[in-house]
Amino acid sequence: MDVVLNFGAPTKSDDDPDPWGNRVRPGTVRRVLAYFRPHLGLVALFIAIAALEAAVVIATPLLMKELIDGGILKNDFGVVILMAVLTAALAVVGALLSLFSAYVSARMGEGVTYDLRVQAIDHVRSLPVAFFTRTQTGVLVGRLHTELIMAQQSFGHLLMSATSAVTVLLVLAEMFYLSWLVAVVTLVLIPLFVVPWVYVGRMIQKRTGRLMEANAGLGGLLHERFNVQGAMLSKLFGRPDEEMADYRDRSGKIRDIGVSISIWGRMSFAMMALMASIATAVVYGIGGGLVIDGAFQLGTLIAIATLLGRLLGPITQLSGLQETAQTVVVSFSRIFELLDLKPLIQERPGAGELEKDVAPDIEFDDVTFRYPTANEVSLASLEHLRTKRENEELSADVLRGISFQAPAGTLTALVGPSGAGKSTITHLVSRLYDPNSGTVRVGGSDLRDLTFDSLRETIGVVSQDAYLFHDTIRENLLYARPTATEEELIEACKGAQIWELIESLPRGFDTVTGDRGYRMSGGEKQRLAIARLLLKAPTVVVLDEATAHLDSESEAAVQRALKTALRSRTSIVIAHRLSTIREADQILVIDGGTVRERGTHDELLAQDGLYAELYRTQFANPDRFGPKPEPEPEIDEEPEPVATFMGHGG
Ligand SMILES: Nc1ncnc2c1ncn2[C@@H]1O[C@H](COP(=O)(O)OP(=O)(O)OP(=O)(O)O)[C@@H](O)[C@H]1O
Repeated sequence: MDVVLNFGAPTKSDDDPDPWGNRVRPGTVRRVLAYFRPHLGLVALFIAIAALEAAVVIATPLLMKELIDGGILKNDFGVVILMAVLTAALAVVGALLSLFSAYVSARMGEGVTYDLRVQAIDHVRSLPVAFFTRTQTGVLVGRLHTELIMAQQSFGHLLMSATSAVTVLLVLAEMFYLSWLVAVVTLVLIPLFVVPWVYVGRMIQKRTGRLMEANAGLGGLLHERFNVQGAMLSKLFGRPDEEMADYRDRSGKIRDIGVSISIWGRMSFAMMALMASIATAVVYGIGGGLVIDGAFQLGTLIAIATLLGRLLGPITQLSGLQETAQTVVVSFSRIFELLDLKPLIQERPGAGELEKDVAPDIEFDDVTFRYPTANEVSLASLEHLRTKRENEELSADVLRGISFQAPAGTLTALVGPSGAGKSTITHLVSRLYDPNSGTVRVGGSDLRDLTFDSLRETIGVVSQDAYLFHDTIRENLLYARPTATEEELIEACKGAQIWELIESLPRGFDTVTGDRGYRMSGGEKQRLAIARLLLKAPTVVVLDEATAHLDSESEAAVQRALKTALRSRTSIVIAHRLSTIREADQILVIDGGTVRERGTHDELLAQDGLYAELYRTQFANPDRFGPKPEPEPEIDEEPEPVATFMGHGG
C-alpha cells in the first residue's frame, strides 16, 4: 500500500517551489489506515449504507420500466398506481439513506480528524522552545489547522467516491442486463465525457491553489502591517503610496483569479449539462430504433435513459479520485512529518521530584553546550527562510567547561560582554536546552532526572521583555497560580510594587492588557511579571534584568520588587544594574562561553581584570548597567525562611 508521490503543499500552485520534504514518505497510507481502526464499526456501517443507496438507485428505473411496460402499455391501472407509490417510497428511503450516510461519514471523518488534531497539538506542545524560535507561527498554525481541515474535506470526498464506485458498477450491470448494445455505447461515450471534465477540473484546481496563495499572501501582509507594532512602524517609516499600490496589486490579482475561477466553474456546469443531453440523445436515438424494431419495450428505454442520468454524477466524482486520494495522503503526511519530530528535551520515565518549598542549590559541572542544528529541532517546511546549509550546520560551542555552584538561597550574578553566553546559562538552568556534555544539577539532582512538573514548580523565570497575554491583568496573574485568592493577588502586586498602578486603573485587575488594550511600560510589565513570579512562589529564580533605561522612579520600584522576589530564593540573575551586582553573593564573569572570573564585587575589583574593566566602562557608559545608582539602595534585611511569602514557599 505504500506510495511515493511528489507533491506541493495542497494550498500552493503547481509552480510554487516547495523546497524540502515534498515527498510522501513510505508507510503513510498504512499509517492513515491505522487511524480508522478505532472507527471500524462506522466503516462497516458506511459500506452497508453505500450498498443500500446504490440498490435504491438501480431499483427506481426498474419500477419505471414495470410502470410503463406492465402498467401503461397494458392498461393496468393497478400496476401503475403500485409502481408510482413504490417509486415515491423508494425516493423517501433514498433521501433518508443519503442523510444517514452523510452523518456516518461525517462522524468517521471528524473522528479521525479529532484524533489527529489532538495528537498533533499535544505533540507540538511538548516540543522544546528551540522549535518555536525557528518555526513561523503562521505556517505552524496552518499545518495544525487549515491543512488538517483540507485533509478532512478530501477524506470526505474520498468516502463519497467509494459510494460512487458501487453505484457505477451496479448501474452498468443493470444497463447490460436491460440492453447490452446501449450499455456498450454508453461505455464508449464515458471517456468523451470524462476527459474534458477532468481538464476543466484541473484548471479550476490550479486557479484555486493560486487564489489561496494570493489570499494567504495578502492575509500575511495585513497581519504583519495591521498589528500594533507593524502599524506604528508603517506610520513612522512607511511609504503610503507604494504600500497602497502593493495592496491594490494583490487585491487585483485576487479579483482576476476569482473571475477566472467562476468562468471555469460555469464552463464545467455547462459541459456537464451538454454532455448529459448529448448522451441522452444518443441513448434515445439508438434505443428508440431498438423499440421500433421490437428489441425491447418503451419502458426499458425509459429505464436505460434514467440509469444514464444516475451514472454521470458518480462518474464525475470518480474522475477526481486519484487527485483526492493524493491530497488525503499528502495532507496526512504533512501532519505525520510534524508528529515524527522527536522532542529534543524529554522527560525520562521514572523521573523524580524536588523537595517542595526548600530552596535548592544549583550546580554546573563542566558544562559544554552548542545550540542544536536546525534539523534537530525543527522542520524546514515550517521555516520559510531556512537555507539548505543550515540543516545540519553545527554552531560553535557557546559554553565551554562551565563549572560553578550557586548555594541555596543565594544570589549569583552573571555579567560579561554581549554574546558571552549569559542567557544560554539561564536557558540551561530552566532546561530549555540540555547540555552536550557535563551536568546541570538542582538540589543535587541532574535536571534530566526530574519531572517537567517539578521543574516548573521549582524554577521561576522573569525575562527582560515579559510577555503578557491579551487578557485581563487578573487572568495574566492567575496563569501562575489559578487558585490564588484576591488577597494573594493584591499581596503579590504590592510585593512587586505594581499594586499602586493597578489600583489607580478604573477597572483595576479587570483591565485588559497585553499587545492590545492597556499597554504597560517596560518597567511596569517587568513588575507584573515579578508579581506573577511571587504568586508562583518558586524556590529558584532565573532573572534577566531589563537593560532598558528606566527612569529613576521605575528603577527604584523594580529594585524594591526584586528585593522581595529574590529574598531567600536561589537566584541566577543576568545583572545589568550595579545595585544588583553589589548585592550578589557571587559574581560570575562570563566571557567567550567560559567563567573568566568569579568572586564578590570587592574581590573582583581587587583582581583588576575583566570585571574591573566592565565596572569602569559602565560608569563611562551608564546605559550598559542602567543609571548610576547614587545613592545605592542598601539591602539590610535578614533573609527570611523560604516559605514565608503568602505561605507558598517564597
Ligand atoms: N538559538 C541560537 N542558535 C545559535 N546560536 C545562538 C542561539 N542563541 C544564541 N546564540 C549564540 O550564542 C552566543 C551566546 O548568546 P547569549 O544570548 O547566551 O549571550 P549573552 O551573554 O546573553 O548576550 P547579551 O548580553 O547580548 O544578551 C551568541 O554568540 C549567540 O549569537
